[in-house]
Amino acid sequence: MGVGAETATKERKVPKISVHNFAERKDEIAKEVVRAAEENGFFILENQESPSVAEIEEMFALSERYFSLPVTKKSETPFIKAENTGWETCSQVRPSTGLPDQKESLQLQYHRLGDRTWPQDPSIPEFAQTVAPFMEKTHALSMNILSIFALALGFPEDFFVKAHDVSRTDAQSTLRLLHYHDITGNQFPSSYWRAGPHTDYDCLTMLFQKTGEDGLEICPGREAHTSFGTGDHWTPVKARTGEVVCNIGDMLMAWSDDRFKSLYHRVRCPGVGERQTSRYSIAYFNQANKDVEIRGPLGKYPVLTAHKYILDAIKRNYGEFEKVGALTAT
Ligand SMILES: O=C(O)CCC(=O)C(=O)O
Ligand SMILES: [Fe+2]
Repeated sequence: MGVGAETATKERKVPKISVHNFAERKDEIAKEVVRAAEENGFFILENQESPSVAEIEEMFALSERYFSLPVTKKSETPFIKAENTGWETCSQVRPSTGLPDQKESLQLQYHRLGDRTWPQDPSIPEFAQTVAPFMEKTHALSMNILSIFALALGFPEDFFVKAHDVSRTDAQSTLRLLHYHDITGNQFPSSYWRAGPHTDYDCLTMLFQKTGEDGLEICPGREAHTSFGTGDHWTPVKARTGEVVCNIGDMLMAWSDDRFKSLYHRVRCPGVGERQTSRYSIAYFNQANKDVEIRGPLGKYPVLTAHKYILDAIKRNYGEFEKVGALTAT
């Protein structure tokens, strides 16, 4: 059975870690973060100084204005798969379901700031000047957490900072603005998801959600980055503005010789009678620069560049699901 068919949910704790006074409390925070990465795969940061709750709210307001632009405007920066940039709608087909996510999204990369992949609509003149500092702040917070992982794995503290240089032209880290469409009155078959079950391919994802706009669920129980989450218990992660939901991606799971867990997660399609209006979220995917070599301290997996790793992860996921027949969704 593919992961898309699983529906059971069970409350399981997602650790909440306060990062207030990060510099002074670093050792204490590091213990909690490492334990969460080993045991949970997902954890929530709270009380971060930056990005602040007000800055996150400002980003959501901007995102809402962006997605309310006419399709003709949004199409001016179309999704370019090879570059992972631009706007798409209902086009991301998940291997777990074979069906498109019920969402639209815009992918932005810092080193391309101001080029044709960034929207430049005169009705939102402040778009880039609001998004760029938000990316910088989220990147800085990500580097604090990745520095903890570097030390835990026996690497120099700035190891992952150097590996994620977003100013370089081969940078792969991406900010994704997400809008799950208003589906009021529509009942989708149970095989449809706002985001189908998947793992992230990156090192670390930082996700911002809005209070009241729930739907994210996670599936604990993945043992190796090459195996598939077929556990039957999904845990809802409540949406709260200001918190930062973190999850380990496949790249860091491989880089840590499977010590840190990359979990399956999904976003439910609410049914009639539930809150079916729009849902907004913002995700920042930390992906190492293309030429960086992923070499775990124990050497469990063959050495790959971050570029090849992403390409292989996509191929592996599709191949595995084709074998188990999960592409023929019910
Ligand atoms: O919108 C969410 O809550 C999750 C999005 C997600 O998992 C993704 O874009 O990879
Ligand atoms: Fe994801």
